Amino acid sequence: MFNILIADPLSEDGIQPLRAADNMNIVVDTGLKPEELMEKIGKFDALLVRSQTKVTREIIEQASNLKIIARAGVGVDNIDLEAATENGIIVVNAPNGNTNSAAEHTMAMIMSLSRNIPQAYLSLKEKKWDRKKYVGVEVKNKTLGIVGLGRIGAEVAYRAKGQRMNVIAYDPFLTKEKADNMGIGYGTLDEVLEAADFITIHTPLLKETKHMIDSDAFGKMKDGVQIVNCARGGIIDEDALYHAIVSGKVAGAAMDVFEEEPFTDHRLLELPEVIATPHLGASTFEAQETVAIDVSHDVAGFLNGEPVKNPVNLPSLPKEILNTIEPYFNLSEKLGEFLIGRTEDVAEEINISYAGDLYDVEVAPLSRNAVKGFLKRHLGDHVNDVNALYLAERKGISIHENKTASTKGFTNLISVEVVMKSGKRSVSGTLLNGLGARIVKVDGYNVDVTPKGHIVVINHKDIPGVIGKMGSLLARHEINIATMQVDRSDIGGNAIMMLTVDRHLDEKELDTLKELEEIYEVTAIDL
Ligand SMILES: NC(=O)c1ccc[n+]([C@@H]2O[C@H](COP(=O)([O-])OP(=O)(O)OC[C@H]3O[C@@H](n4cnc5c(N)ncnc54)[C@H](O)[C@@H]3O)[C@@H](O)[C@H]2O)c1
Ligand SMILES: O=C(O)[C@H](O)COP(=O)(O)O
Repeated sequence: MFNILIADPLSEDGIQPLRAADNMNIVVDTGLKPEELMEKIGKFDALLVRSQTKVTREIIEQASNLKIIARAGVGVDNIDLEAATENGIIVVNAPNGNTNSAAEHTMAMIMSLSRNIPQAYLSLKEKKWDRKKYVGVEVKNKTLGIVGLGRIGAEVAYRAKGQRMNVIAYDPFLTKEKADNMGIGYGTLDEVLEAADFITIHTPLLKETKHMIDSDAFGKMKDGVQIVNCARGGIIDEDALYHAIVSGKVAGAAMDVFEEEPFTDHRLLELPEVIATPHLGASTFEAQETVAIDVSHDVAGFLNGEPVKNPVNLPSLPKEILNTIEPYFNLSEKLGEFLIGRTEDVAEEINISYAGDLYDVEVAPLSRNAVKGFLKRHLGDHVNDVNALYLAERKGISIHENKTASTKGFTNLISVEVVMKSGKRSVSGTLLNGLGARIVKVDGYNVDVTPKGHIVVINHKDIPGVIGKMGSLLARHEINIATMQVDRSDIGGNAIMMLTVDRHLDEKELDTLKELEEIYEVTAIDL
């Protein structure tokens, strides 16, 4: 018998697949305080949650019997995935079940903003018949800027077109072809912010998207812009939003999600321009039933030895395969992470080649790991080595794998190449006997760098003095160079310099390096 804990309110109809299994003992105990959950979790084999319950490391470490955590919804930012993976607990979610509801809620927010519906309703409840104060704007022919064109962003785009809005979107994986097929425009983040009358955010909350909409971003928007966040609190900087509204830059904001939830006592809620709902995007009978069915199937199946449909973290691999390829796992992922740092355009193809010792080894898990490293900068914890290829395909990136026995000097070599419209980038790495992983080639140049820490790649002209100038500039910013590698195509031609430095370089510091006329390109990559 397996013990299942349902810790957040789930649809009763949706959990029927679990109730139908004859070896499940289901306990529904919602609203537990962290210390209560910590005390109880030890006897459970499965934990089902929505976004309220925070499944922290402390809780996971008390969960000695836990095999699976299921999130009945999309965002897994309330679950410590690293702790779950470290403790061998698989995490699953239900990524598709609430897409429609979240898109509909977003449209309701846009329409409520444009016609002041919540404000007018409150006024009428106070027995005021105020028709002048609540004159709105039509959305027809207005431009909707969508930041993040994944499942929900795309559904919002289709609905907004139905309202005859002009739609422009930014997503790192959005190509012109895809935008054309959807009948929408596409641009950089700045272009979208500058063009839009209404902006709606649909990205996950990641290191990269945290406070993506800050005071700088508000500065780029049209005066009188209206903004919606039905994605995750923290993507919009709430203090910056408050000032942008008070200054008159932003005419209205609709928020379903907040940096700290519950969000009941905040100065934003006192502004008449702000309308808000308490994280209701997925709160429909339909969505709740679907997500509960999805996770119930995965939990019942997994506990009975079947593969899961929507894994979020690492699954286990057969021991024989794992033993041979485990040493290469970190290297393959780091090569992917390095490459996305040098991918300045939309990726269309990723080619992964294996040579030498890797010729007759099962390398598919390494390819998935390399693709995971490449995608995770934009897709975050949602991507893992099981779903990496599927997600790449969904983003329109084709993956190719090939093997060769010869290696020209290395006993083993993994090369990852990205093909974009604007050209190609590549990186190769090897495991040096006893010395660990090394990056040994970047875009065909020979280098020797450990794939770890803060790496700066500089493409420059091969003329005397560049190395000295670069050293002085970095010294001026008090940045210590730990290692330096240089290689060139030919004397006086193109050259590459790879530095490892002691700390992260911010955008401003990078810009000062780019000012040197001998420098073509500088990228900073933190591995
Ligand atoms: N309010 C709610 O109740 C509710 C309901 C469902 C989902 N959500 C949230 O909505 C968000 C979107 O969910 P989804 O199912 O569409 O996810 P998704 O993974 O399908 O789409 C997210 C998209 O964001 C893009 N992205 C990543 N980084 C970006 C960046 N820096 N700039 C622009 N785009 C970027 C990704 O490429 C991807 O296409 C998530 O945060 C999810 O948790 C909220
Ligand atoms: O990420 C999600 O799926 C949504 O934010 C829904 O969260 P909820 O299940 O707590 O409503």
